[in-house]
Amino acid sequence: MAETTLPLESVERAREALLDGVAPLEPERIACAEAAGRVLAQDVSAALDVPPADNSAMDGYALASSDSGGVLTISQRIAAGQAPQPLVPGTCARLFTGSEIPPGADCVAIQENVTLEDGLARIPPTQPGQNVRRRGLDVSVGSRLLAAGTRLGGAALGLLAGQGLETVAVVRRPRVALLLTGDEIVEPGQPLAPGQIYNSNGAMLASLVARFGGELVAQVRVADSFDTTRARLAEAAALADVIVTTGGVSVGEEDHVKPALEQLGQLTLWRLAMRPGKPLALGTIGTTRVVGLPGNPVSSYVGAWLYLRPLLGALMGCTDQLELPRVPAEADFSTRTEGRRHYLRATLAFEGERIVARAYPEQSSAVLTSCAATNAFAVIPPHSDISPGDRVECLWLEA
Ligand SMILES: Nc1nc2c(c(=O)[nH]1)N[C@H]1C(S)=C(S)[C@@H](COP(=O)(O)OP(=O)(O)OC[C@H]3O[C@@H](n4cnc5c(N)ncnc54)[C@H](O)[C@@H]3O)O[C@H]1N2
Ligand code: MOO
Repeated sequence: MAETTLPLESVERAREALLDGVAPLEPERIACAEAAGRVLAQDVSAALDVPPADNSAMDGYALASSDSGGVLTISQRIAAGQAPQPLVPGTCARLFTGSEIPPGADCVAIQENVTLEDGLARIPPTQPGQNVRRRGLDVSVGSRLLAAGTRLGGAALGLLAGQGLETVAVVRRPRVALLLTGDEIVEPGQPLAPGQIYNSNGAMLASLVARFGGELVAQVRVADSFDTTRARLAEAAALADVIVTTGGVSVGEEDHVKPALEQLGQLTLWRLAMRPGKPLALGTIGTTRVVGLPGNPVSSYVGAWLYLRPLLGALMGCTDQLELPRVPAEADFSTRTEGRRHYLRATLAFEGERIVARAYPEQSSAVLTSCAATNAFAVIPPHSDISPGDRVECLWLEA
């Protein structure tokens, strides 16, 4: 049987093979100021209560609730940042949002409800705990502040700073080498001769590697020759955790990635039941994982989201990055599929109660515009006949 008539592998089986045996890389300690987007290597436990003491949620007057409903002397003024004195019994304290509650007080009356009469404060009835933010309301000592595998966003970095931490243990970023095959490919800035096209996959994939948490350690163009392809793959395997190639994985005699990979390491899987991206190849060279993306820009883009994203996630122990969010939506299009699952480029429009998937009108795998203009893949199973109004499952790309 010719290679190309072998049955196609499922996307699920390919992902399983790709992630099999992948463990998180080693940790490194870095400055929190440099840690945006990085993945926590270990759980972080809280060593401090936040807030560290009861404080006021409002500008107003602190008092013992049992003294409310009367006229009280103002015995101290507590600005935020000042340590309070114990409250003189039967009096109140002027204070502000964030000021510590003085010992002896258990509530705050907001200033709009307090009238000042000859330097005294008339305070309305106020309940115990009213307008008080309790010590440890946000974070309590000993609790798990953040879990290993968390990708550090603004709020998480704020929590670390709230503990007074300046450094954090994160997983090393996976090193990614990008190999772009094709004699026709020219770098932007160079003149374009007949028969040539600019290298759009390089810029696109470099950006996705960074977005998915990887560190781009090489970006190399590879001529269409078996020996060159093998040599560049061997060099890349020596320095990278992951090699991403584009082009040269189909069946033409200028397609050298697959045979070179077979000679240097192992081809785990080739040819998937998906569109675009059928000729995608997965393999290993030693401990380096190889994702062989097809050259068509859309096939590369879809392949990067479906395979490179979870692979880099697994290498960082970031479980959120293993799956894309699935959103059921109403199709605004008709389509038919045959034997391959189709990943249609679509825009999810949130319209009141409805979520509508608008398919980009041109779905050729050479039309990168379809990716730039959309924010989702509508996943159409094989042998389907979809009409407008049908429910389709979409993978959302804005997570
Ligand atoms: N006889 C067959 N031909 C093809 C088959 C097949 O099954 N039988 N599969 C088709 C499918 S599906 C795809 S996808 C492509 C994939 O081919 P390759 O991965 O070998 O990619 P290339 O042939 O090298 O390039 C395809 C296309 O993409 C352009 N390209 C490549 N690299 C870049 C880049 N860095 N920037 C922009 N554009 C790039 C290249 O010029 C080609 O037009 O094979 C089909 N053929
Ligand atoms: O499977 Mo290819 O990626 O459709 O053009």
